[in-house]
Amino acid sequence: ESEDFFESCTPRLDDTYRFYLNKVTGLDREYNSGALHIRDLLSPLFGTLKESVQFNYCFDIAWMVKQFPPEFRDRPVLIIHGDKREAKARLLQQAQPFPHVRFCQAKLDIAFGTHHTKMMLLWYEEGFRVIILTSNLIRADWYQKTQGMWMSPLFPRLPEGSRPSAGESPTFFKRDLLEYLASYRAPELEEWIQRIKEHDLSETRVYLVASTPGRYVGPDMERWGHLRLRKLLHEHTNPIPGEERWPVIGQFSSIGSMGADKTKWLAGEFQRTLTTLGKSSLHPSPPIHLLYPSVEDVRLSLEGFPAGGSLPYSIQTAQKQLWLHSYFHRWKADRSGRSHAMPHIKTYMRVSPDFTQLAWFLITSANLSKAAWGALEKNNSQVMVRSYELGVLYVPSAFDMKTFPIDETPFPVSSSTSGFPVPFDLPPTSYSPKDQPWIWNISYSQEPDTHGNIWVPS
Ligand SMILES: CNc1ccc(C(=O)O)c(C(=O)O)c1
Repeated sequence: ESEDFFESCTPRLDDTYRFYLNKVTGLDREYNSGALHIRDLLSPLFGTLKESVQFNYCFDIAWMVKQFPPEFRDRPVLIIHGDKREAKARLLQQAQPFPHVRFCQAKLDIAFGTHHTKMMLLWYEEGFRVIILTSNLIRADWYQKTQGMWMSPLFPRLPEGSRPSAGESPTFFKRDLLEYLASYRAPELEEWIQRIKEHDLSETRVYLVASTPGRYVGPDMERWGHLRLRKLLHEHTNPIPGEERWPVIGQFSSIGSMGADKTKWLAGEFQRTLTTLGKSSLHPSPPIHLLYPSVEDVRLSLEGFPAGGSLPYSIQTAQKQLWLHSYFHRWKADRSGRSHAMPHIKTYMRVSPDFTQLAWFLITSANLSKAAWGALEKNNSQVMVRSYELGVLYVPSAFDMKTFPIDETPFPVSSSTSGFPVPFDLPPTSYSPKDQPWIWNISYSQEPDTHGNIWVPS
């Protein structure tokens, strides 16, 4: 079947972790071997497409349609978005020439929330596939940025008459995906919930980490956002001797308002989540390294200053939290040939002091923001989440390992290694005293970027 065909003709994809980077235009070919372009994802090599759903934030519908192979270009596509009012009208107008493209507006009833989730549901003749990724459906997100994805195995149809709970994975991925889809309370997703129930997702080895807008109390507090991540780390990882020396790394492409000092959220509830390992009641304060591009990183990038259009950290937010910038490290990714491909990927992980092992790894749409991860309220009796987010968590126990070895040379991909392909260089490189975090709404006119231009936002 197509899974074998896929394996036989393109053995170069690692199918241990199923974690892939997007191809980047203009790199030495070895750095794109094992990387995927959107046209690869939609290729007949991965299945004979019947219908698909595209969950995302930013869409270029005409460009998206062209990414499907001609034989699948008229297959129904359902777009899940968060646009309202004029933005919604503009989005629907884009699809005017494409009657096979339908829309579903996700509810965003809490202010400042966004539909950030990026996911493809692909229904084939041969079965079903899920892709959870960090790229918008616009050309610029698939061109010269560092982006990532988790691609599921091909999920075969269950035999007729199977129990709905059949096809569950050891990580309860089927239940959790269905619960996430149900949280939209969207009639357009009902038939997709039913279709997924009819498929066997048992080969899935990652945990789903989702956010859906709302105010949650009691047991619901641990269903979404960072308290979901804390629960998964509590239940599915183990304490490590000397864990207080195991750094946490957070890497992202945007930053929300964190409050006037670190105790307000970052070093309080969020750090408590990121440093959870098993059921140990210790609450160490390991090093926290935050990776976010400096102005120089952006200026010298493949795109130049325009890369900063996708790094929307505002001066209004930054000036309220100068304390945060002491945690910052540069974007450096020589190991994947992507030091000059600015990150739109978001990853979080716990690494060994010598940076050779991982205790866990998360790829997600969630940036460093309370809106994405949730924030405790009402004396910690309630958590409020503003946005839709989606990611997958890798824990060693789901791969019969104690820790993940880190593959220091992930490219060119070699199917032999069992190392986890961390896309950027370790150890992280601290900002120099002169480095400043990229801020998108101030001017940079002292030195030109790689295209000879300066940046003067309107
Ligand atoms: C306010 N809207 C967004 C802010 C940040 C991002 C990001 O991912 O960095 C995105 C997106 O690209 O979905 C949207």
